[in-house]
Amino acid sequence: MVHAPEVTTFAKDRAAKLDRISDEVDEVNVLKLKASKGEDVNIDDKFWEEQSKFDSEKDKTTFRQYEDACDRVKSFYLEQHTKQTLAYNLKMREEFRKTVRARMSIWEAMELLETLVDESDPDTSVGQIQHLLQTAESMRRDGKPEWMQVTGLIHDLGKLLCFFGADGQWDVVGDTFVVGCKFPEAIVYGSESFKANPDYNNPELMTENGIYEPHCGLDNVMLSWGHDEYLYDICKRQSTLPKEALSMIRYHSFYPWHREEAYQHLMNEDDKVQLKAVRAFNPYDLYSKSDAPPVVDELRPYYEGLIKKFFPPEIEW
Ligand SMILES: O[C@H]1[C@H](O)[C@@H](O)[C@H](O)[C@@H](O)[C@H]1O
Ligand SMILES: [Fe+2]
Ligand SMILES: [Fe+2]
Repeated sequence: MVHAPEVTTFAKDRAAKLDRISDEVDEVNVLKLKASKGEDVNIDDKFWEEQSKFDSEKDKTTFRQYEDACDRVKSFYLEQHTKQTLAYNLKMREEFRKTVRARMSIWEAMELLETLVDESDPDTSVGQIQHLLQTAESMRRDGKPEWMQVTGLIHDLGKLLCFFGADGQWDVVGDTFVVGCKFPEAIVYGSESFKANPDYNNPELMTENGIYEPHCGLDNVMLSWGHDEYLYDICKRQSTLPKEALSMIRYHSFYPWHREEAYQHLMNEDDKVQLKAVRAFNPYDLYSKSDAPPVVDELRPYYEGLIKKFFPPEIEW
């Protein structure tokens, strides 16, 4: 068992290292954004304000009802909140940078997710390939640009982790939160649900900022390990998606932030822009879950065409 102050010093060094890495990545992203902006990508303030058609179509109060959720969902979150520690997160990031687990195309990865049913999700019982197509199709219907449709199509591919030796689903799916500082009430089932987490019982970590500096920017904080952080890292390195798309991927499960407005004290100026992007993405992810399941084979040629524009034929997973 690692002694608490040691974890903190290690985490601070690690955070500084991540800081440098993300600076380099930011430069690359600016270039990518310029390169792909051309015809199709037009990101101005008005773009983020456009409402989705779901606003007039769906009763939103029927989604994400965690108090009424089944035992499967409740015990999922209890396990996740108990096991997602700072030490575990540092270990996973280190491990994942070192190895390539598989080589396959985006479409092959989507097909693998056919059989995966997400244990944390009270709103969907279809396979994940269906959920991905529902998300992308609802964006296409609303006339969203190609880069955003592709983002919708792939946003949950990080759930492939389930096939790479994950220990159940607690470190793959579900909403995310920041590790290394206080767990806010805004997290599903509240801070009480972290009672058995070793970090919760470490007063040094349970301050407002924990191991982070105020307003250090979300690029420099660690979100609980799972499908978002994993896929973000892959897309940052292996796609030409713009920064806003990468934020949609990294933060889409970060409901305590994008919906409940927690973690304001860690945000910097750029995070405010990214928040708009994530909020524009969210309705397509959430409210398309009650749409009719799409016919995979009919949609395949269209989406294979889009994938080609932003990804190489083979991805290192
Ligand atoms: O149960 C869901 C599901 O796992 C989603 O993929 C994730 O993005 C959501 O945040 C979560 O609540
Ligand atoms: Fe997700
Ligand atoms: Fe999703």
